[in-house]
Amino acid sequence: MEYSIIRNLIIEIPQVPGNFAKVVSVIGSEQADLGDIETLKIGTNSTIRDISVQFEDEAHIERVVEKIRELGEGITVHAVSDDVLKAHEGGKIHMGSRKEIRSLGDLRRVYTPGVANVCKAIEKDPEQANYFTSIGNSIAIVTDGTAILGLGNIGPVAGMPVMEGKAVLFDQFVGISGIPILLDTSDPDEVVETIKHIHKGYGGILLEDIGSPHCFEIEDRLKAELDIPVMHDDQHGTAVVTLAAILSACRTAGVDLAKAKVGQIGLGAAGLAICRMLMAYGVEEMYGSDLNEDAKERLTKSGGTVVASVDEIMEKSDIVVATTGVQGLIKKEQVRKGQIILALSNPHPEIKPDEALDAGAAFAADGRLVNNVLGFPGIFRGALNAKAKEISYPMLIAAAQAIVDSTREGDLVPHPLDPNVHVAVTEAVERAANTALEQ
Ligand SMILES: NC(=O)c1ccc[n+]([C@@H]2O[C@H](COP(=O)([O-])OP(=O)(O)OC[C@H]3O[C@@H](n4cnc5c(N)ncnc54)[C@H](O)[C@@H]3O)[C@@H](O)[C@H]2O)c1
Ligand SMILES: O=C(O)C[C@H](O)C(=O)O
Ligand SMILES: [Mg+2]
Repeated sequence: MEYSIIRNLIIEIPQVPGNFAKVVSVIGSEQADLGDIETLKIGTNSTIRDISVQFEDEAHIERVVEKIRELGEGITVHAVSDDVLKAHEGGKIHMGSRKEIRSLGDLRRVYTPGVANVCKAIEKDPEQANYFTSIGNSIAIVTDGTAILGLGNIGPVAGMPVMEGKAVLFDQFVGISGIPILLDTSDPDEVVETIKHIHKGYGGILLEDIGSPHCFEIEDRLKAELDIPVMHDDQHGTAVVTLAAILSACRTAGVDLAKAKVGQIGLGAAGLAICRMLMAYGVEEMYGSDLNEDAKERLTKSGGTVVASVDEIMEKSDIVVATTGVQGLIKKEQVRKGQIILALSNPHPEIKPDEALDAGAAFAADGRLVNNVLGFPGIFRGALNAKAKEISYPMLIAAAQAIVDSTREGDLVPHPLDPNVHVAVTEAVERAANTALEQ
């Protein structure tokens, strides 16, 4: 069952023992997936609950609601609400102030005339901006909307909920202000020029959901031309977390990664970066497949081996990673016993983890679990703390190792809500950056 819709059922249930169990049992027998349950109101004779449920599609919702209504006995479905849409009403972020203005004195300190002295101090010594402005704690989250998750080129405005999501994660996990920047151009010259003209307001640039191949040129040029950290999340954030998950799987399975045969399906932004990182880590047999000839050539140039098809990758590889954006691309019959399979496309994986495990995989995960959320917040926090001018390869490897070290025995990666992992990544990246600065 592929659950793609979350809805909240607002249900009134008369207080008769067993009634609530009947509702839950309908949800279970119809193979919907029960989530959080909140009691909204306890009346004299009945209770109203908000029950979060995951469904396959709209028809599935209707079926379950109908079956609950058929229970009778006063059980009433008052509403089917879409909490995901509700959570987005008004957007998920806003620019807030860190100082309160309660008096004229406050106004004069925070704003004019007091602020003028701070401006002059920064004019005299631009370094002071690190102490007296928010610039050093702000990251521009830049997208052109060309590869939003696996939804394709849906444009930057439609991609804004993802960018706001990244900003929420920056704020809550590592206290960084993430500011979405939506570009209405994908032309590398224009993107680079635009970011160069606005970069002074930020301590770093996170490129997000910018498709391949233009993402490669854009990132390379910005890294060369700007003196603040620049990272394309879908390339390196993903590669870091993928390397970490593979290292943890290898640790548990007793496999030497360098000697393993690794296959990558999809050689776009995420896929090529994963291949490069694995090869830099020591993987000798790195196979890749893509539909696009240029993408395949990029793998060859990077030292990997192109194979003809997904079939061949599945046939040859001990470890398979997929980042194609194509739901259900890997079939159960293609899975080999004992394989490690990371089907990382969002919102839907190339094969569901339970299907892969059923088919004999030793480890399987999707893009919800192995997700760059474990990497990018701590990578930027560490880079900002160290006042690093770039995000280097040793900083990325340090981040991957910190994720591995934060992973419990038998798991592939830590829980994304485990605050320790973001602290561990931050500290490891900061240390790696400081080591580089000292040399
Ligand atoms: N889990 C994570 O943290 C994470 C991070 C980044 C990207 N992703 C997911 O990876 C997917 C790709 O993202 P991207 O930024 O690399 O996009 P992209 O457009 O740069 O790359 C996708 C590549 O897949 C190839 N492809 C498409 N169909 C294929 C097929 N049938 N066989 C082989 N190759 C095929 C395309 O030709 C392209 O080169 C998206 O679904 C995204 O959500 C997940
Ligand atoms: O946004 C995510 O959940 C991960 C990744 O950046 C993606 O594009 O899929
Ligand atoms: Mg992304």
